[in-house]
Amino acid sequence: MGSKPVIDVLNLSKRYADFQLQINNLKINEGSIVGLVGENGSGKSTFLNLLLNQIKSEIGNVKIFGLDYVKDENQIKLNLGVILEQNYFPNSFSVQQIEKMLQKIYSRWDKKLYHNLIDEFDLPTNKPISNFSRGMLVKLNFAATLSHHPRLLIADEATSGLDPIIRKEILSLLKEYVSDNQMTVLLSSHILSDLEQVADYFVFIKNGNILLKGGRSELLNHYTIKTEITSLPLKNIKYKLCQDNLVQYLVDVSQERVGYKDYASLEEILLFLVKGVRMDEGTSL
Ligand SMILES: Nc1ncnc2c1ncn2[C@@H]1O[C@H](COP(=O)(O)OP(=O)(O)OP(=O)(O)O)[C@@H](O)[C@H]1O
Repeated sequence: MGSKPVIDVLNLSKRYADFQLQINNLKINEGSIVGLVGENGSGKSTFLNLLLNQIKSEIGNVKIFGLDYVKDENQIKLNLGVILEQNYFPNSFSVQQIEKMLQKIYSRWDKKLYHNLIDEFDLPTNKPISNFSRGMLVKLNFAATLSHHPRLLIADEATSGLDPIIRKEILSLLKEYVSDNQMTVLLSSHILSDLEQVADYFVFIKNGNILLKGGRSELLNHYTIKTEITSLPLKNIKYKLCQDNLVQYLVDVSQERVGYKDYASLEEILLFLVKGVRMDEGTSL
């Protein structure tokens, strides 16, 4: 593990007419896969764009690899891999021409890895990528990005619109790559089951603020959902959700000595966070 966090955010604030992002403190250490979770409009892309220096904050401080964009933008960018929803290579280029372009930019370009990934993904090497399907383009983006060995990979909705088989293929490759290399990944996705499959750490955003963050075992083996809570200590009842004439509670069962059978999934936790009411915010049972 490196001594400095790969991402270090302090008092970051960005204001739009109807929206404010405020991230007070977030540190992400080397070698982890972090899932960024939040409903539409919660601020995920705004946050990622601030991390990528695509937009500027009013106040606050972002350090990537302990470096500052003002002084060390080039060094940060050479060690950063970015995968967004759209394709950013010229449409007329082939897999081979893309390699020629990227190997001039990145000193750590790994020809062998690129060709292995292209083979593994079964992509044609001579055809212009304008002929590629969405799934093929995403695979190409992953192959091209991993092959310059970024220390940090930021992916914003990179696998959205893909079928489950391709998503699984890409995510297992990513997990394997991260465990073999010292890379950190920040992944935003609406498909929470995907994040549940790969992420070691989760950050939940709501209305521009971090509502909850925590490691996999902390979150996924922590809560259960109950409808009957009269016998439970009040401090363990975290959220209340009223939906379809049903009242449910998200209950912290992490202190129970025996393992639980029905832990809440990431998707269920998110539903309580987004649509439910926090029990220490003054709601009554
Ligand atoms: N350039 C902009 N000008 C004004 N408002 C903006 C701008 N970009 C984003 N916003 C607003 O900021 C809020 C957060 O948007 P953002 O795209 O970060 O959310 P998100 O969590 O990535 O959403 P989604 O999951 O739908 O992609 C929204 O209310 C959006 O309208």
